Amino acid sequence: MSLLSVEHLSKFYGGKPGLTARLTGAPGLVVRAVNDVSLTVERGEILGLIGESGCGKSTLGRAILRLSEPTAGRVVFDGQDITALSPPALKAMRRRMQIIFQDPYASLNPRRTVAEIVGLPLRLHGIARSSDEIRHMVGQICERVGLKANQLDRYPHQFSGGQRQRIGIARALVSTPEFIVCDEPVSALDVSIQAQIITLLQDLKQEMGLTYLFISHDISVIGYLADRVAVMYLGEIVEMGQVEDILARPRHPYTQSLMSAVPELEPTGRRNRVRLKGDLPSPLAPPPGCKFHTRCPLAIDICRKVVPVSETLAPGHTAACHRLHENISLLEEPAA
Ligand SMILES: Nc1ncnc2c1ncn2[C@@H]1O[C@H](COP(=O)(O)OP(=O)(O)OP(=O)(O)O)[C@@H](O)[C@H]1O
Repeated sequence: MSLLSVEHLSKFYGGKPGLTARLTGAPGLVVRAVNDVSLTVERGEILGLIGESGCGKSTLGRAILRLSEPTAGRVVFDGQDITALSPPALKAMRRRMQIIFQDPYASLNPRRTVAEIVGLPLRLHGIARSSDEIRHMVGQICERVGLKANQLDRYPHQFSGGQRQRIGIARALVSTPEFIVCDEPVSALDVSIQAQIITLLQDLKQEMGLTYLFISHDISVIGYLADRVAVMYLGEIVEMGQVEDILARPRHPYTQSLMSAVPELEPTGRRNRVRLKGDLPSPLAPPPGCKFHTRCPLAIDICRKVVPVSETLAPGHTAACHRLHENISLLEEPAA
């Protein structure tokens, strides 16, 4: 049984008519941030979730944890449907499912010390009650993530970006969770610090037997870290598979365009840079048919009208594109 199973999950924002809409009777605008996403995460693996900014990655991560309520679908964690849990049961489940945010500056309460920030989950979940016990546990996890004992009474603004992310990691791990949504945890950091934090997350995963949904817009980070990859475009998963398969032979033209931006380890001089037309369309008015057709170099008539279904290409490798079976590689041939 998968540790996490996401079934037909959707998260729409809005939909409540504003004043003009109420007067005219027009329906409210709906942002389809996540639309009918299904995926699984196996115990002990890292599933990478990749896609450009605004495609719905954070919304999906937050909806999985019920930090924002899904509009439709189910999330089953260790056999329990967490979308159906009562508030007390959900609170208990939160001990087992945590999140590390992209922006350590914004996600830490500036008025609390490190000891208070990291100790809060212990109090909330009743894991430790006495101040001494909490202090001891906070000290242990902080030391493990690379913070010093004499830093525990300092405030977030007294730390560098990388150290603040270590505080965020300590806060997520202090309740000994099993599953972590890592929401672009290194994107806001200097490149020199990114590698340290990635190594720390890898080591902690091994030591604590963790499972990650690792969100990133950087395919090199995902390629390095993940076991499997899910590629997201405008609220939907367009391709999913083992990282080796996706890197060696990306099948969806969107995945190929992401891959084309990554430098080759052994440059052949034959690789095409795929430049997409235009920007990501608004999830307020997604295009009909295949949502990628407005930017796809391979789009033909059917793509503008018919939604492609996800097909299995090899065990565990799926993609949704009308032209999959033509085996066209934008990376090797001149883009049309
Ligand atoms: N609270 C909200 N209300 C309305 N729309 C929202 C809300 N939160 C996100 N959105 C919209 O949902 C879409 C997906 O946003 P989301 O932040 O999940 O994307 P992302 O892929 O995580 O991007 P980024 O990497 O920039 O965070 C965007 O169009 C965004 O504007």
